Amino acid sequence: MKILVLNCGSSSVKYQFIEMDGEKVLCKGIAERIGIDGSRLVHRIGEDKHVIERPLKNHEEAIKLILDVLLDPEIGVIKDLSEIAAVGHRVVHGAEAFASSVLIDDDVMKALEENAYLAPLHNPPNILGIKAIQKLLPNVPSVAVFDTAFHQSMPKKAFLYAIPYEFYEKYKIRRYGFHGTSHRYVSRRAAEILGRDYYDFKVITCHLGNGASIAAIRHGKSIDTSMGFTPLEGLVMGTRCGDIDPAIVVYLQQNLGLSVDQVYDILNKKSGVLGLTKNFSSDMRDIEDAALHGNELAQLALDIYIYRIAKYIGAYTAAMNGVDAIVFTAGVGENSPYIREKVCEYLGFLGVKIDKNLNNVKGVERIISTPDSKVAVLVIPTNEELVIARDTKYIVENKVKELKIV
Ligand SMILES: Nc1ncnc2c1ncn2[C@@H]1O[C@H](COP(=O)(O)OP(=O)(O)O)[C@@H](O)[C@H]1O
Ligand SMILES: CC(=O)OP(=O)(O)O
Ligand SMILES: [Mg+2]
Repeated sequence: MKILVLNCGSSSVKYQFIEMDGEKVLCKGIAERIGIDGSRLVHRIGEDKHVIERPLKNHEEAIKLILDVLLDPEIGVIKDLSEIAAVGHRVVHGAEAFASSVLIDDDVMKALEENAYLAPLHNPPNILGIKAIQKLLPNVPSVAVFDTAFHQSMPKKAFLYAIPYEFYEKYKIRRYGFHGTSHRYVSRRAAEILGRDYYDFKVITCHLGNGASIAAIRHGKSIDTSMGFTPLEGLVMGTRCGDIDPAIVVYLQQNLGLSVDQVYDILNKKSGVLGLTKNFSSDMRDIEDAALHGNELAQLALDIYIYRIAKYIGAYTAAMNGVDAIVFTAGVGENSPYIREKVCEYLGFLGVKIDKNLNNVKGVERIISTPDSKVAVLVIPTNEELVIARDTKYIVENKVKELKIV
């Protein structure tokens, strides 16, 4: 069974086409700069890379091009669209409506549209992607896999904000958490690698990508996570501020005369390490490199980024009354020995010890703690697309409407 996985962002569509027999990625790529100048598709088959420059007005055009490329006699991997058995969609915000992965039908679409206001940056493009597939592949089942679903197990004490209770009841204002597909995948993998029972295991997973979040997972369930109502709360990120005093939002509007949209834009797109370095870069490779060459602001941004991660790990160890393992994943977590080492330096009080040689690794699965470390520390490359494809396969093959996340 071959499954197409789509991750639609505001201006890009990432895709992977997976043969589930053996879980082999047949090709993958990204259509980017949708709706603006310079749109293009970067398509990869194994080590081969093909770039197609073409105007892409909207998500439908991007997805049409992806399907055309899959069919292409030279760089494609299928002869007929009927070879696509199902499409799995990453949907960022499932709100309280979805604690499972689901087969998309009219009721699901209605719920997605109703909840779109909760994630204005993420859900509208996700919905556009689903609609484009329904139009271009009308007979192919689509499945939605939600970033928020895994965190629906959080208890009220972790997900409620201390604001008037009616805001939760009337407007669903609460913490939801994101990157759940990634936290789910790497936490389970950690238990497998360590030979532990996942349902008797306390693990803290650090998903450090462009967006970044940490989760506390006890006995297979997410009990807390650093992102909240939207993917803005928590850690310092590439361009997002993470935790701040909400009074700052009011101050910026009242005293600097900034509009609501301007403030939202600053906190989402001009903050994080980008803002801390006076717009030098949001990319951790640039920041690390600059810090190494004596750029003091870059070093400060790194220090703040690392300190925030260490504080969350301390808090989540308390939340779970202990921790068996800490996992680093996503772009930064998988590829930055420096950040892993510096985070772990804060954790000596927990008996965390990493081996510098083992830590000197990028993008491969590995235990990086010493044999006598009281807590195992692991690098585990995430694979959200594979989880989406597996959930999609299960739902389609078993002809069920949903797959409960356990
Ligand atoms: N070798 C590296 N060292 C440090 N950071 C890296 C390295 N490679 C990638 N990154 C970071 O990973 C980030 C992207 O992570 P990724 O998980 O791909 O994010 P997203 O899925 O949100 O696009 C980049 O912004 C970059 O900062
Ligand atoms: C939810 C979220 O922050 O996603 P990303 O890391 O892909 O931006
Ligand atoms: Mg990501």
